[in-house]
Amino acid sequence: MLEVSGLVSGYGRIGVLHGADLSLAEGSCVGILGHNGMGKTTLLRTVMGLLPAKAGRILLDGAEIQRLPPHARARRGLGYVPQGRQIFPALSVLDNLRFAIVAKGGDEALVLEEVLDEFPELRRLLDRPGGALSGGEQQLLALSRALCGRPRLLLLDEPTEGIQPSIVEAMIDRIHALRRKGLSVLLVEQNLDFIQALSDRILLIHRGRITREMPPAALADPALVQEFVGTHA
Ligand SMILES: Nc1ncnc2c1ncn2[C@@H]1O[C@H](COP(=O)(O)OP(=O)(O)OP(=O)(O)O)[C@@H](O)[C@H]1O
Repeated sequence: MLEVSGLVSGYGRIGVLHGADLSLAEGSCVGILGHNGMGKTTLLRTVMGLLPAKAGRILLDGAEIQRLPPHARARRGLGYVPQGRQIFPALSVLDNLRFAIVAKGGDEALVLEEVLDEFPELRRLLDRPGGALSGGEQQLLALSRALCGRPRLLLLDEPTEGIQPSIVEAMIDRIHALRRKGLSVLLVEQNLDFIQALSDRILLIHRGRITREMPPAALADPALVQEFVGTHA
């Protein structure tokens, strides 16, 4: 479904990705692990088109998308939940969702009902300002906002950041439920339990390149985790 090869990108003259390669099969979840600053967020932003690719190719369903703007990539099936969620804190939950639907050009009432059926707990929060929600609720809003574009492949950047451990399990269940409906996921995450629970394959990123693949079960080996990720399991 997604084929990334030789991807180079960065910020101005600062190079971050130096030829990243990865592939993701339809219906699967690929997790990306790596130390801080190795280029995980940059990789997702470049796949989404928020940062230009200076070299390399991004194929979605066999077609090159690396020159398309983000909205055109969204139309072809990419959705993005950024790190830090980036919801509009002063807008109500309803208006956050409406904004996303209008931006994607969908039938507002229909898409809203679909999304609220998927995340019924947002119904009682519709009038609340986004900024007044808990971290977990904000993450649900960010996820539901991305779903307003009816993506087939979701790019998820550190969804557990700033979320209570008790909510992390619930978040795993939600994403599993979305996957059962056919959603593919490219996941950047520092929470090892989370990435292990969701990923079919785990790729390690080091200095802007994918350097290794490991099966999720390898995260049970503390020595491996310490060596390649720099955190304790
Ligand atoms: N807007 C920016 N301008 C300049 N440099 C940036 C910018 N954003 C990130 N960088 C730099 O690019 C490098 C890669 O950042 P990136 O956010 O992709 O890393 P990451 O692997 O996602 O790490 P983290 O988990 O800390 O977010 C880092 O050295 C970072 O300082």
